[in-house]
Amino acid sequence: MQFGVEALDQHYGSAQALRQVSFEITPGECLAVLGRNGAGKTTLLKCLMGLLTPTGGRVMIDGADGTSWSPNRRSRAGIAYVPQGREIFAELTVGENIEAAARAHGTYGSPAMEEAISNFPVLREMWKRSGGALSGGQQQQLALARALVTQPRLLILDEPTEGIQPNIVALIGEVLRSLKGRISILLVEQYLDFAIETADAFVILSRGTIVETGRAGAMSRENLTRFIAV
Ligand SMILES: Nc1ncnc2c1ncn2[C@@H]1O[C@H](COP(=O)(O)OP(=O)(O)OP(=O)(O)O)[C@@H](O)[C@H]1O
Repeated sequence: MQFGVEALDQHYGSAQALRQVSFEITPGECLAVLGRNGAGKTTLLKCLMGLLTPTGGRVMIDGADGTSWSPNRRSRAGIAYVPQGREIFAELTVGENIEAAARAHGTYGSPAMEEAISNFPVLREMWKRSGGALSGGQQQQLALARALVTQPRLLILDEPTEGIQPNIVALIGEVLRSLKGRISILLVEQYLDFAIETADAFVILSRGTIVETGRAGAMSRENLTRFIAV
């Protein structure tokens, strides 16, 4: 998917949370957005998903101005969002969570649905359990699988490693790397090592402004740490 933002501004009253934020995701790559707490990452994601209308600038989706598109329209255009709170349906089973997403996107029973589930073997084991009974790491895998069964062209992830045990972080990293080339990924992450292993390019936000951008290979860990260390 061709996806980018142009000169995004967002104000909360007189406070400015985003200032002239512009970037593009190279199709099939993973772009990591890094920044300290309060840098504007959540505000940016809300603008990308249509949960907030930016006070200035544009969200460009496949060459169209999607700034005013509803979250639903963005989802239909192929953008899947895995929020930090994961927002799975706690009262539905694992299977029902996944099947509902697949039905809503016309991918139920497709090879794509099977492939998305097979990334996370624990989900088959837990298929009939309610979502609310899963551990945090299992819920994260469910949220990712639920996003992937919709066959997105852009996957937006809000801190997918937060509070997750290392072996599951490693699995999530493997899955994301295997998707590259087929799906564009926007990763908001505070866990620097995971971002370095996963991303092709970085955008660093500080106080609502992009203070650094670069290709993954061209930025040293020290340089990245300088921007995001608390
Ligand atoms: N609803 C709001 N009303 C007023 N100010 C807000 C609101 N939401 C966020 N802000 C402010 O906007 C700035 C950016 O916040 P934002 O939550 O986007 O940052 P963040 O990088 O996601 O931080 P965190 O990692 O802590 O969630 C902060 O200064 C915050 O206090």
